[in-house]
Amino acid sequence: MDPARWAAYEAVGAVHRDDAYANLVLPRILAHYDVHGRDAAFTTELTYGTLRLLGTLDAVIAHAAERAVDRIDPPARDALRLGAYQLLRMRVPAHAAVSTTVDLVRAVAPGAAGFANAVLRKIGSRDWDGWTAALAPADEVERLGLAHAHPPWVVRAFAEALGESPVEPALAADNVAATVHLCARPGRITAAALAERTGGEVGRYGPFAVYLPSGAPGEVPALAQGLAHVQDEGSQLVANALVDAPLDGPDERWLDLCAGPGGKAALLGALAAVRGARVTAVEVAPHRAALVEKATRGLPVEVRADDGREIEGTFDRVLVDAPCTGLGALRRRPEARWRRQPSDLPPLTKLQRELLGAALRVVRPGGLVAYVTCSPHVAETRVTVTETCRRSAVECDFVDVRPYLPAGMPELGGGPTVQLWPHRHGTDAMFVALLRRSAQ
Ligand SMILES: C[S@@+](CC[C@H](N)C(=O)[O-])C[C@H]1O[C@@H](n2cnc3c(N)ncnc32)[C@H](O)[C@@H]1O
Repeated sequence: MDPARWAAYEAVGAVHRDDAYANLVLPRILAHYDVHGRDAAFTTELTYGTLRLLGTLDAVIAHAAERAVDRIDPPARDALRLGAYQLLRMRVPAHAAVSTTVDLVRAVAPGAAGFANAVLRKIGSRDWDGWTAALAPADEVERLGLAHAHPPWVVRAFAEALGESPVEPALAADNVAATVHLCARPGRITAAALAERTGGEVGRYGPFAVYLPSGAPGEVPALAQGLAHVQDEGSQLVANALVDAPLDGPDERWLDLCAGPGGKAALLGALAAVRGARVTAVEVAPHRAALVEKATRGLPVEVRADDGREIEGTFDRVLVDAPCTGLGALRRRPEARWRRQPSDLPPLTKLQRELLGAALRVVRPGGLVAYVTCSPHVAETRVTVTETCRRSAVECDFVDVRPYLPAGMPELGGGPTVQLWPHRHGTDAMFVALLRRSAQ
């Protein structure tokens, strides 16, 4: 068995068996099997692609096997998923996809090799479009979910957030591997200089953004030197919007209420250093607070491992980058769409409201709060913000975010809040609302 496919099998197995995160286990597995270069790229595409498209691959396998996938032994099932992905989505010749997968099944589930061979041959009789057309449910949301491998509740959530605009491009964009974005820390290095050093490309919109040509961010010396960090361009833009919006009066005490692992705290810290401000970064999970410490070393950032809901003090600018479903970053988290459930929403929206409520309590009169999620689900975005403001004893007004995003950014909607999208902006689907506490 070739190490590249074996590594993909191990990674997919770890995700399903141990609830692991693919982006955390895969680098370790690649190193263990000594897979590098083009082989590593093949393994990464095979692993991430299989995990992203899982629901649809399973529907195809179930049809070809004439049994539900949960009635197939897990080792054979994971091997079949990898084989189906190669047949339907990669430019692997069909005979190679079938024979390598049957070899894999022979190694991990010897009794199932003949069965796997028959199932794979059936799967290979149609391409992706042929299968999704043949299995298309009558319901439109379910049809789109099958064609673009998203659970129907996620399709519905995207459609609601997009309103009149079509949802299909948003779903399709989640199935394209995302470029790695770097943030050139202001005051430390310009985006142009970072692009030159890394062989990357200056970002389309963000003043600090650089796109890496192919992702091996661990090997970029500028990261180890504290000149830059890995961060989606959308995350950079929303943090920068909070800092760019004008403020009357003091502007020295900034708060990041949900700071772990520290991407936005690092950008805020770099901007604070340039502007003579200081950042308090709060994170409830101690191991994530430690990551914030590491990410902000050398910057004017004080890290507190505390519950943001109990924050005390007075701040001029506050960022609430709230815990959320992460439905806006599905292209970067291959397994996430199948793990998340609608039942995750109520506890998250409750926490989001409490955190935003706390931010409104500690921001000074006239000060600014940015509420941010990497989810476009309206229950986590517009509804959280309007309901929290409505119930808060603190008076505040929406500030239109659009002037504080780069000029010329298309499709920002009618304001005052902004929802970014991978298919429109090439960023994660970040939401941002800007609130100003009324002056007393
Ligand atoms: C979306 S992430 C923040 C990402 C971070 N701002 C960045 O850019 O790297 C939300 C964070 O909030 C933290 N969190 C959850 N509940 C919290 C609470 N009650 N107080 C403070 N932090 C909390 C989570 O542990 C998680 O690290």
